[in-house]
This record gives sequence, C-alpha cells and structure tokens, in this order.
Amino acid sequence: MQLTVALGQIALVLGDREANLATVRQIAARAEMVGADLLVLPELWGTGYMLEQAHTLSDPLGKGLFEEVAILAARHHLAIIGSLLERDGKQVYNTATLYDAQGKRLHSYRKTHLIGLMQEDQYLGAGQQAEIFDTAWGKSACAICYDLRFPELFRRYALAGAGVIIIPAEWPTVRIEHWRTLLRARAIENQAVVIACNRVGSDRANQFGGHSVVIDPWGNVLVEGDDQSGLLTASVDLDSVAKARDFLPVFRDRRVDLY
Ligand SMILES: O=C(O)CCC(=O)C(=O)O
Repeated sequence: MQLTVALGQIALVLGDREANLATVRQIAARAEMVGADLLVLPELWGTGYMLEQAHTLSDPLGKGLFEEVAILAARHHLAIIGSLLERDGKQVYNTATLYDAQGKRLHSYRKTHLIGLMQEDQYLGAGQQAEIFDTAWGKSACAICYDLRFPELFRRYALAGAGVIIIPAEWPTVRIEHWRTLLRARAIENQAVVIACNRVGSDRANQFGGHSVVIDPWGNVLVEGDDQSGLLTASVDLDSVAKARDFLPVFRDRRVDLY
C-alpha cells in the first residue's frame, strides 16, 4: 500500500490564531490538489510558543481550532495531524490530534516530554499516555518535537506494532543537525516510516529550521525540505516496514535479559 504524505512546512505568526488558520486553510487545499492522503502540520501551529497566554489561546478538544481542522479534513478528503494548545479544565497541554478524511478524530496525544529550555514545563501539563492507534494506513503513533530525543518512546511504539510514526515540531535552526540525525536514527532503529513536519520562520527567541522529512524504514530520506516555507510531498511504500522487519529482525534479537 502506498501512502501519499504532504508536509505543511509553514511559518507561523506568534499568537495570531486567525492568520495561522488562514495559512493552514491554503495548505490543506494545496494538499488535496496534490492527492495527499495525509497532511502533517507543525507543532503548536495555531499560536507558536506564546505559552504565557496558553490558557486564552487554547481550546478544548473538539472546539475552536480543533474543530476547524476537522472541517478542513472533511472538506479536502484527507487526514490531518498537527499539534495545538488544548485546554482541559485549568490545565493546558500541547496536543497532537489526528483527524481522518471524514473529519472524525482518531487519536489525540499530549506531549509527554516538556522542554524546560522553552519553558514548556512552567505553562503546560505533561501527557500521561503513549499509545499507538489504528488508521487507514495501519498502526501508527505520534511524538512531538522534544520527544524525539527519547528513543524509549519510539521503541515502545514499535514494539506495540506501529509502523508509521508522525512528529509535528518547532525545532530551532541552531540544533537542526540533531533533528536530522535523530529522525533517521528513530526510523532505522525501529524499522519504521518516520514522517516529521517542522515549522520555519522565527519568534521572539528562535529561528526555526524546517527540514521536514519522510524517511523509510531503511533510513532513506524520501523528501526533505530546506528552511523555507512550502508543501512537501512523498509517496511511501507501507509494505516496506514488514519487509525490513522480516529481513533484519532486530526486535527479535534484542537482549531483554540484559537490558
Ligand atoms: O530538543 C530540541 O532541541 C528542540 C525541541 C523543541 O524545540 C520543542 O520540543 O519544542
């Protein structure tokens, strides 16, 4: 089975939900035109890192910007995933949601590793769940930006059967080589398709580096952006996951008696 992925590598306007939604509406229309099955958006695409206003800039699941994504998914007949500020009572989370091509929410994931370097831990709650989910293209999982530095999360997903791991991000230019290296490592070590969308542009503190990618289970980069905004597309062979895992059975060969 082939999956056509579109990566919406966009610049964001800090705290301006309407402007960012307008950009995403255009990107979703373009993703439909290129025949994408799945559109991936960056982390916190609605607001960027304006965390001191997280409460007022957030929405409960299913409302506000979450509802707008559901509408776009159904309108353009494609699945959409990206993260937004989610309000649940007094707490706010950095939450990635996957909507299917009918606009139904299939999964939500609250970022589990909050990055102190960007004050996330001061303003947001940490997710307490890391589960895989079923999609039209098979078992998949989600991680958000800083989560990429924690291989245990990805191994958990792979052992649970996920063959596709999707990562929305706001990764700064200054550490972009970590991003590129770790993404390939997560794909190779877990024999998984890794789909990662990073923003571009800048905010008060950082320049963001783009280099959104789709990587196959052998670590081949199927498409990679530069540091400019744009829509990137790739078609990925999902059968390659089972083939790689059969050919080189590293999960079987782990020494769980030692570690
Ligand atoms: O780990 C990094 O270097 C960047 C992570 C990050 O920017 C984030 O989680 O938002």
